[in-house]
Amino acid sequence: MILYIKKTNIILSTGMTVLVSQVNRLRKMNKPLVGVGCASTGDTSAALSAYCAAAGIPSIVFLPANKISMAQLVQPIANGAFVLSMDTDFDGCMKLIREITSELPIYLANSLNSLRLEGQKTAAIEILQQFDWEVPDWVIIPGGNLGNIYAFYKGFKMCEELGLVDRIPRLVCAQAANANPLYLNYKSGWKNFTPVKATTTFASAIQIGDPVSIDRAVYALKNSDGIVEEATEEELMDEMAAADATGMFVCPHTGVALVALRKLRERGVIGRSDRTVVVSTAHGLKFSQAKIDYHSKAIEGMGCKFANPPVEVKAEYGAVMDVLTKYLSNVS
Ligand SMILES: N[C@@H](CCOP(=O)(O)O)C(=O)O
Repeated sequence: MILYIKKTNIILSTGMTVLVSQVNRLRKMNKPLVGVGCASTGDTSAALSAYCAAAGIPSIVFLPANKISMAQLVQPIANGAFVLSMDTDFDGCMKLIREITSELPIYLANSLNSLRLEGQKTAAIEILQQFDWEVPDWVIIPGGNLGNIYAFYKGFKMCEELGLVDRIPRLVCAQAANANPLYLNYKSGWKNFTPVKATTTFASAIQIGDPVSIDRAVYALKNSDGIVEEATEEELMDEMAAADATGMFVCPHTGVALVALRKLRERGVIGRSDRTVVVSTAHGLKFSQAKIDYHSKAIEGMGCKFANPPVEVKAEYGAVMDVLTKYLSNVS
């Protein structure tokens, strides 16, 4: 089997490389598959188009117009995908691609496809390997369409069943408060799931109100003594900025997961010495505009308490000396 592994700066690439490799094999066996398609909030489409381009397979992506960052939009465009930008949200795109792929010989690449999950579960194995097969106490994962939370569970469970480890970590799924159907379901004691209308969030890749992997996610959380947390827009942007200020450069979804970590630590659920892994799902550079808006304090209704705007100063010795002296007197 040929695996098309390339860097796309997205965690779910491990699942897409497995799926595209299988489609490639099926096409070589003359199966009538004209291409691979997905609905996306910007990351899945990037991974799909990259691996399909490498394999010479047409890729078709359905994107919600004006709801993903420019950097996310340009990835499938540059990789030669057939990009349909639609006047709907992700859930609308998802519904449409499911209907279309049931009519046309286009292989559906969203995470309801188990090939994706088989690839994505390897992230759990990597975590264990990097911890020298010592199981972390917690793994916190941002959640939108909810394939990842199940894939991590599957990976950890497989390692337990193989006897590589003797337990699995407790999983935490972190959602944006503006797109929180799983959180609401968890808070209701896992009563009947109700989709929500997801509203705009800086964590745009998880702006999903009707996740396709809801049942699998609930299963994973119930079987890992899991927790669901949520983050408001202000919380997630502040947490992202705070993480960046330590030398990282994280995406807003990682900000959501870090808010969950902070809240669970503050409540004493996650203990001081618990080993906790926070999964970062995409590269922060794909969300530069959100960071620029935050640091310019240009976000309406948001305090942006960690904003670090550039200082405009005349290109003159005296002026530069003044601002620098003032700055240096405030830093230790
Ligand atoms: N966040 C995803 C949404 C699609 O989810 P998937 O789990 O079906 O791949 C994206 O970036 O497109």
